[in-house]
This record gives sequence, structure tokens and C-alpha cells, in this order.
Amino acid sequence: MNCGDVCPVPMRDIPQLPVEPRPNILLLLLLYTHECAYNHHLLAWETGGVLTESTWNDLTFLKKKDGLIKATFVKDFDHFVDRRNLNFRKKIVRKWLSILKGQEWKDIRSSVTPAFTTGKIKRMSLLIKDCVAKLCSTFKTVAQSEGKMDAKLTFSALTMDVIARCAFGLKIDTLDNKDDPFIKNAQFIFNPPSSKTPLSVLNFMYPKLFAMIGESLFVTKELKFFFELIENMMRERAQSEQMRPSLNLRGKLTARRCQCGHLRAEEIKEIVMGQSTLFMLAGFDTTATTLTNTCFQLARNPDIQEKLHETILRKLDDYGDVCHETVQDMPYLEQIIQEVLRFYPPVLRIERQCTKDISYDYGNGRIHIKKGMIVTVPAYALHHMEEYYPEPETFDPERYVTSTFNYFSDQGIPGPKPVPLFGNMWGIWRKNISEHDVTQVKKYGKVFGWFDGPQPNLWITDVELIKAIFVKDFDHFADRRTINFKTKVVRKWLTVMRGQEWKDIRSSVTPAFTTGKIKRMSLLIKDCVDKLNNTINAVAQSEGKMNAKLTFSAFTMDVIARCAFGLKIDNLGDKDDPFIKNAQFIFNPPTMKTPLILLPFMYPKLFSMVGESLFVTKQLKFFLQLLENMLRERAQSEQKYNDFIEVADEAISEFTKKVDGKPVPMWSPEEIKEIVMGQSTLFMLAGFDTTATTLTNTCFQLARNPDIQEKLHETILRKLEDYEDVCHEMVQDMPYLEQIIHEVLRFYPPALRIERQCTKDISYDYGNGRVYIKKGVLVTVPVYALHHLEEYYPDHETFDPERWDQENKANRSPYSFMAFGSGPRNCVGMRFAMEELKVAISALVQQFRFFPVAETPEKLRFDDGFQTALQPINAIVGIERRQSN
Ligand code: HEM
Repeated sequence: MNCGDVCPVPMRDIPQLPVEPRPNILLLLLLYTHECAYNHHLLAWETGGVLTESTWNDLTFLKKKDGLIKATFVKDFDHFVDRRNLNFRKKIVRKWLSILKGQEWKDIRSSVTPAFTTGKIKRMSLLIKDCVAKLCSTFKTVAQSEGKMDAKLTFSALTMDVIARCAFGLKIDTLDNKDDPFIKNAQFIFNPPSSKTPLSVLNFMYPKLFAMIGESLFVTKELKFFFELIENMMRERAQSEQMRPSLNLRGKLTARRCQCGHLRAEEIKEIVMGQSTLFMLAGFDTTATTLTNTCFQLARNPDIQEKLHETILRKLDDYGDVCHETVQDMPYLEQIIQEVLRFYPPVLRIERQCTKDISYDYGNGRIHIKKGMIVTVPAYALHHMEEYYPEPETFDPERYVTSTFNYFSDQGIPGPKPVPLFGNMWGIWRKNISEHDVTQVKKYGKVFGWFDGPQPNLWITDVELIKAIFVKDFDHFADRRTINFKTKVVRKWLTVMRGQEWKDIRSSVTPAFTTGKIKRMSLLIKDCVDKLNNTINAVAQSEGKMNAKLTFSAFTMDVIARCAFGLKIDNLGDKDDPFIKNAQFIFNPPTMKTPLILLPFMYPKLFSMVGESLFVTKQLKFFLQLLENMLRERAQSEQKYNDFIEVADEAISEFTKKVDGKPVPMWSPEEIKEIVMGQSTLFMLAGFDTTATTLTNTCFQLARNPDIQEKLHETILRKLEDYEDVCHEMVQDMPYLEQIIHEVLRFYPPALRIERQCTKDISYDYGNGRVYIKKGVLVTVPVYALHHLEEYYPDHETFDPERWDQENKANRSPYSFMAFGSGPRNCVGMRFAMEELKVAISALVQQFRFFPVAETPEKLRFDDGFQTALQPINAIVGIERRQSN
């Protein structure tokens, strides 16, 4: 903002909001509120019957391109150069930049502009610092005595000192003297008694009459104090040779005269005096008010104040002292000031007068603006419009974030440097995610900042922070990232749903996993395991080795289809089986290895507009179609299935909401069908690959660790003496089996990263500082890296089920294990998955021995690309039937 714009309307419009609201300001505010309430972008205004004002607060697109504000203030500026005609005749005042018109305004504006170049501002910064140093020592005394201050009075003194020093090289030290005539006179000018009388609107309503009789109302003895001051100073200067670091307008104007040759010395003097007094007054009250308002907001928002304080301390580490360079390098400070100016714009209305007729398309019609008409932007009302500033009554400096890339560095949080557009995602599709995440955590520590495109994402492997975010403060972190799927059924997946809808549906599917239901499903799992045993037996006798991932994929698909939908799929295990082929494609599509995969992560909105087909492929549609057919068949039959679909259907149908005080079903039958289909397909996919991968990895580890395999085998044999056959009760009674599965899930967590999105601002103490998490910021736990941290798992590359015996487990935070996530939004299928793993492993190890063959890798490797789930490669293990069987 430059001084020419700071004071465009007479002083009565400049508010001192927090200190003393004046009736006329209140009236204006009420009028503005009225405008907002009717949400009129544009309204005509009668002022004393003389002029018609068009008042607007419009930033919407005019001719699909420009808004009315932009059109009048910028694009068609040559039609709107002036402010209203005030025709001041008093010397000096009539030369104020704020009221000059046409060519004269242009000439003088361009002669004063060079007073505000970066070089000059830098020099003035030193003087400002000097005045602020004095203010600080005043503050120290006040803090020790009264402990509070009248902010407006204090800052008025400061801004008067600053403007006098910077503009005229004048040391006036008003800080030490509140009765100083500078302050008293300036305060009178900004808040004269006439502002509380009808006289104050004379100049607005009848400018000609005002010019004839009313000028003395405005050019008071208080204003003349400043004229005299400047006149004396200029006289003194004319007699001295001293150069001061001041605005030095005289030099500029003299230079102009040399070029165009029509300014007289007398006129130059008047112009210089005009601008000097104007700058003094314009720079005094507006800035003091803004400082006052800033202090008020900082006092009322301690989190913001503390964050600013920490930012300042960090910058001081780099720059040593507060100086021009320090403040230029503090975007958060600028955000705060912008938000204060939005909340309380010191100038309530900004106006232009039309100098050449013009018209604009507006809404369904056209608005004609005649020469002489005033156009007003009610800045306060504009700044408080919900449309432009959601929740306008909330003080939120984050509205002004221009680049999110300083989000973490401002808080002193480390992290890799982001690149434009991609943030930290560039090249990720070529990496191996598990290895990549381990390297990042090693390099940047347990809390660091990352950017998914422009989206800040806080990575955490600190167990206390994980506990706080995933459990304690769950109501701030109930959602995952926003991916607004539009495809039916997929948009109802539990994994992508948010807020209340997620809560309702989650609580309706949870009953599908009670102990009773799991026990019933255990029998079905056992049935599928028997089928698997036959398959493996045949392989053991022929090839003596198996591709574990392929074999177990067929098995887990069989299990989930049986348990969730009562569906028996024949020929499973056939390599070309469409179930397996389509499901495998979904978990490892070719896009994972291309930059396309970044789209939903980096630009979720763009993804929902253009990229959904990348995800909703024909392979996914195979499952959607399958479920749709099945539900149709069921609708026509009376049979009871007692499977997941039925449980979910019943629970979801029971949900009600109140309409006119009466409970009615929450969802329509069509919606219920979509929700049930959504969860069914999701369970099929979520339960298929994760469990198959875990079984694969278990076989690999058992093959590589024969001691552990033998110990497990003996445990199974012992238990079989008590239980006869593998069953739910038996696997619940085998802690060593559970230890092995936990160690496999630690070593190879199938879901590599878990995330939450913040829905309400929150902050935490961390290390020596505080980490602020704003609404919308993502939080990620890189699970693989967490599970391979030496601090939680010493000798972490050793496969050791003993880590999970009772004693060792008790010595470790439960939040260092996140294979199934944590808190209310953890894996809903965890108990089912554990049952399936336990029954399958017990039955297999009872009968078979796994061992390494030539193709078995020394260390299991996982596929490259931006995988969300681990994809083991070359998981070939030898198998033989045990003699005892
Ligand atoms: C070894 C097997 C499995 C592993 C390792 C696993 C892992 C996970 C993880 C890490 C999450 C995210 C949790 C979070 O954000 O805190 C998750 C969510 C989920 N899992 Fe599993 N899962 C497995 C098996 C299953 C099975 C068998 C099913 C279904 C029957 C299933 C259904 C789901 C669903 C629906 C969600 C989303 C929950 C929500 O957003 O409320 N998972 N799983």
C-alpha cells in the first residue's frame, strides 16, 4: 500500500475500532452488514440528492474475466483516476495527493513515488528500528509497573516519531511525552468533535457548499500546527546545506520543473508542504491503528503469537538482529499483518469518481456509469464477506499463505527441499518406497515436513505424537486425505469417506467383526485352508516349490468371497483366473511406475475432475459388476446368508435421522444398496492383498529361520493334543504363533504409510519448539520406516518373534507398531485378518515344511514404484510334506 492510497477519504472515515467506536462508524458498519445480509454485490446509493454512488463489493468475474473492482480500479483506470471533487481552496491542503485530480495528480504522484524505492525503504528501516528501540525500553518499564497499556496511545506516539524521523529527519520523542502537541493535534485531526455531528457529512453531500463555507471545519488550528511546523522546517533547510535521510521531495519536484519548465518555486514549496503534511497525517493514524489491532489479535490468539515469536527467534539466529532483511524473510509476519488489515481495514471505504462514461455487463444486465458518478468499495464489508473470506470473523493468518512451501521451515521443522509443482514427490514412482522412507527418516528424524505437491504433510515416527494424533486428539484427525471420488460405490468406500458419514458407516460395519461372527467365519476359513492344503500337497509332490504370493492370493480371495458373500469360487489358483488377475492388477497397476500415480496425491481436486478413470479401471469394474449381480440375485431370493452383506445391510438400514422430530431412515434404499456394495468391494480388495502378502512373507521367514519354524511346529502339535484340529479356540491359545505374525507384520507391514488429515487446528510441544498443524495439513506415519527404527526395535534387521513375548512387549510403546494403524480409524478387518492368518499358518505348518531353494532370495525384495502396499517379488520357497503326516 502506498501513502497516496492510505488516506483517500477525509479523516472522519478512519476508524479506531478497538478503542472507541464512534456512532457514525457504527452506523456505517450496520449499513454494511445490511448490504452483506442481502448479499448484494452492487447497490445504488443516494447521497444528499446530488450524486449517485455505486457501492460494490464484487470480485466475481465480469465478462468471465475481470471483476468490477478490478475493472474500475485497474483495467479502466483512465475512466476512474480521481476521487470525489472536494474543491479545497486552502493553500497546501489543495495540493494533497489524496484530493488532486487528473494530470496534476499524475505528475505529483510520479514525483513522490521514488521516495519509496527499496533502497530508500532500507535506509528508513534503520530509523524505524531506532524509534522501536525506544518503544521497547518504554515497554519494559510499563511491563514492570502497570503490566498493561493503552495500545492506541502508545502506538500513536511511535508512528508519529517514525514518520517525523523518516519523512523530515526530525527527532520529536513523543513517546516520552503523551501531551506532546504532535500527538494531541494529530489525534484531534483524526477524531474531531465535528465527526459526531451532521456537519461531518457536508463535504460528502454538498461538496460545492462545503468548498464555500465548510472548509474551516476541516482546516482547523490543529491542522495548521503541522503546516507551520513544516513551513519552519523548510525555511531552516533552505538556509542549511545538510542532507537528511528524508523524503526529499523538493529535489524531485525541482528536477521535474527542469524537464517541463512550468512549475514556479512558490508552487513547488506548496506541493512539498502538501505532501509532507499529508504523509505525516496519513502515516500516523492508519499505522498506529493497525499496530493496535495487531496487538489485540495477538493477545487474543496466543498460539499465533507464540508461533510468530518462534519464527522471529529462528530468523534472529540467521540475521543476528531485526533489520530490513529479517522482516523481508518472514512470510508468517506478513500473513499476520495482512489478516489484521483484512479484519480491520483502517480505511473503511475506497472511492473513485468516473471521469468518462463507461458501462459494464453485470449479472443479467448492464450497468452504465456516467461521468461524475462515484464508485465506492466498502472495504470493511468486502473484507468480511463469507464468499471471499470463509468464516470472516475468525482471525486466521493462514488465509494469506501464498506458497505452502514455507509451512514447515517457518516452524523450524526440517525436511527435504520441495520443488515447484511436485513438492517432494518428483521421481517417487521410480523409487522403492520402503527403502526411500527409511532413508528419509534416517536423514530428517522423527518429525519432519514433506510436500505432496503443494500439500504439507507432516511425517511422524515419534510414538507420543502418534498416540496424540491417532488416538487422543482423534476428533482433530478423523479423516484421511480428500479424494472426492465421483464414481458410484467407490465414493462410499469406508477408506475415503469423511466426518459424520464415515462415523455412521464405520459403526454399522463394525458388528460384522464381533467374536461370535469371527468364530463362525473361522469354520469357513478352515474349509478354504483344507482346499489350500490339497493344492500345496500336489505342488509339494510335483515341483517341490511354489510361488507363494500367487498361491496365497488365490487362497485369500477364496476366504474373503466365502466369508463376506457366501460365494464359492471354483478354479481359484488358476493363474488366469479373472478374480486373481483383476485383483492383482488393482494392487499393482502399471501406473504405479509412472508420474500419473502422483495426481491423486498431489492435486486431489484435479484428480476428481480428470483422473478418476486411472483408478476406476475395468479391473475394478469387474468386482463392482460381480457384487451388483450378486445383490440382484439375493433381492429375488428369500434365503438367509448370515454373511457380511446381510449384517451390513441390516445395520445400515437401521440408521435413522430426525425429520420434523420423527425418526426416518437415514438413507434411501438406493443409497443403502450403494453403501453395502461399497463396503463389500472394499473388503474384498482390502482383505485380499494384505493378507496374501503377509502369508507369503511368513513362509519366506519360516523358510529362512528353520529353528523358529520347528518351534512353531512343535507348539502346534502340542496344541493339537488339546484341540484335535485347527480351530478358532486353538489359534487363540497360541501366543508363539501370534508373536511370529506380529514379527512378520513388523518386518514387512503391508500398508507402507498411514495418514490422517487435520480437520481442526491443533499444536503440540515437540523437541525445543512447537509444531502447529493447521486444518487441511496431512500427517503420515511411514510404517515401514517406523518398524525399522533401531530405537524401538534393536537389531531390527533380525527376524525375532521373541520381541513380542510379554516382557519385551510391555517395555515398548504400543504406538511403535502400526501394521493395522491405530485409534478409532484403524483397520476394521484386523481381527478377521488375524484369524485367517492364524488358521492358515497353523494348518500349513502342521503338515508342511518350508525351506529355501535356489530361487529364494537371501532378503525378500519388494517391487519399485509408488506402491501403497508391499508387493514381494520372487517369493519362491521350497515345500515338502512332513513325515509325521
Ligand atoms: C494383514 C492384513 C491387513 C493389514 C495389514 C491391514 C492394514 C490396514 C491398515 C494399516 C489400515 C489403515 C488404518 C489406519 O489408517 O489407521 C487399514 C484400513 C482398513 N482395512 Fe485393513 N488390513 C488388513 C486386512 C484387512 C481385511 C481382511 C479387511 C476386511 C475384511 C480390511 C479392511 C480395512 C478397511 C475397510 C479399512 C479402512 C478403515 C476405515 O477407514 O475406517 N483390512 N487396514
